[in-house]
Amino acid sequence: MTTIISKIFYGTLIHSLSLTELEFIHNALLGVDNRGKIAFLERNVSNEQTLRDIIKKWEATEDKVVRLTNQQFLLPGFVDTHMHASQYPNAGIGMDLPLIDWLNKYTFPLEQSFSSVKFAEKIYPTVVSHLLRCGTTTAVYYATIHLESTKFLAKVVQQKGQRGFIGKVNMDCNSPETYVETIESSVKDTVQFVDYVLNLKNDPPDVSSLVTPIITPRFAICCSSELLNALGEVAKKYEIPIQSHLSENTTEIAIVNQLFPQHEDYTTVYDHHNLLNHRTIMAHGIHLSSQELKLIKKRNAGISHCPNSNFTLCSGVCNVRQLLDEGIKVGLGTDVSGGFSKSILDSIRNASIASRVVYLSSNTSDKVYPHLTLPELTYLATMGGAQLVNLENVIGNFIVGKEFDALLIDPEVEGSPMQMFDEIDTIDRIFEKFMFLGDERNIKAVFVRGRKVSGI
Ligand SMILES: O=c1[nH]c(=O)c2nc[nH]c2[nH]1
Ligand SMILES: [Zn+2]
Repeated sequence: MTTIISKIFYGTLIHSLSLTELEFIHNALLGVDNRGKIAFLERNVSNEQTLRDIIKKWEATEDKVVRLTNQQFLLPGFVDTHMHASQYPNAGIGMDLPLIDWLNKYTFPLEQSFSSVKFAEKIYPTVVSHLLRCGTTTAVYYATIHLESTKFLAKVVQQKGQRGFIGKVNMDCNSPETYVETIESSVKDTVQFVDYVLNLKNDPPDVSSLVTPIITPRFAICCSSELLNALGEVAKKYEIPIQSHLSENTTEIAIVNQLFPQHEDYTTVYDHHNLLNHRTIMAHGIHLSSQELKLIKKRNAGISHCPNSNFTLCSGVCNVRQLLDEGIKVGLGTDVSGGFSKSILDSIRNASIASRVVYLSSNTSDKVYPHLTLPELTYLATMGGAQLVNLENVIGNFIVGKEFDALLIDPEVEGSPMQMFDEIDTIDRIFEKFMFLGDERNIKAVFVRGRKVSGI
C-alpha cells in the first residue's frame, strides 16, 4: 500500500524521549499520512533543495507544507487523565470545603441534573470544545450515573474528534437518595453503555475508534462489594480500562476502612474486586502506604496526579517523585471541578509547585525528594498520560509510526500572555515560558490523528 502524505510540517518540534530526555528537533520535516500517522521525520533540513528532495521522494507537493515561524513549534497533544465533564459548570466555585462535604454540597446536586439529557446537551459540547481548545487531545472523563446523558457525551467526543475515555459513573450506596442506582440498574446500564460506545461508527470505518468506554466505580465509598465485583467482571469480559479515586483524603480513607474492615487497605479493596490492573487509572493516590505503592506497581496500574484539586480541596500533596521512584506510571489530570482549571498547562504548573512543597518538606529529613524538572513535567503531560491509557505506542511523542496528536504553539499571537525578547529568547527559553506562562491563545491549532480539531 502506498503512503499518501496529507500534511507536512517544517520547523521546530519538541517532545519527550523519556522521563528525563526532552528533545528539540530543529529544522524538522514531519510528514503525516492520510490515516493520521507520522510517515516520516527528517532532522536538520536546513536548505530548500533538501526540503524539495524529501517532498518529492514522498510524492507530495509543496502546498502540503506548513512552514512554522522561528518562534513557533509543535508539541505532542496533552493527555488529561482525570476530568469530570459533568462538573464543568462548577469549575471555579465551591472551594470552601474538603472532599466529602464538597461532594454533598456542590457536586452531587449538579451531577444529578444530568438525569435530563437536555441538560447534558447544554453542557457537554462546551466541555469537549474547551478542552480541545486548551490542547487536550486525549481526555479520560467521568460523566454521571445517567446512561443517556453519558451516551451523549461519548457521541460528542467522537463527533468533535477528541480521543476520549468515557465513564458512566457507578454508585449504589452511601449516596444521596436522589442520586443513586440499584446494583441491577447500575450493572445493566454499564453494559449497555459499553456496548453503545464499542459500536459507535468510525470514520473511516476500518480504523480503531478514538472513543473507549471506561469502567467507573465512583470510589469505594459509593459502591457495594457486589457492585465492585460485577464491575470487575465487566471490565475483564470486555477488556476495557477502569478508573476510580484512591486515597485522596484522610476522612475518605477512614470511611473506606470502616466499610471494608476485612481488607488491609484502600488499594486492596479495589484489588480484591479485580479492579486494579494495567488498564486501571486511579486518581490522586496521595496518602498511600509503602505496601499500597508496591501493590500498585505490581499490578502496573497508573496514578493520575491532580495537583490543582489536591490543593483546592486541601486533600494533601502527592509525592510524585516517590511514585516515579517506585516505577509507578503517572499522568496529569485537571480533576475539574475539584480542580478549578480545565487546562493541562495549569496541571503542569501545579505539579511543579506541589513537587517543590514535597522537596521543601523533605529537605531536612533523611530522604530528599527533588522537585520535578521541566523535561519530567513535559513527559507527565504527554507520554506519562499516554502510558496510563496504554497508548504509549500510539501517541505521546513524534516517533515515526505513531499517530499525529499535536499542538501548534505560537508564542507571538496578539495579546499573548508570554513576553519574548529577541536578543535573549532562544527556543528553549520560549518553550519554558510557554509551559509556565502560555495559555490557549498560544495554541494555534490542535490535531488528533492528523485531523485539525481546533484552531485555525
Ligand atoms: O476529586 C474528587 N471528585 C469527585 O467527584 C469524587 N468523587 C469521589 N471522590 C472524588 N474526588
Ligand atoms: Zn475526580
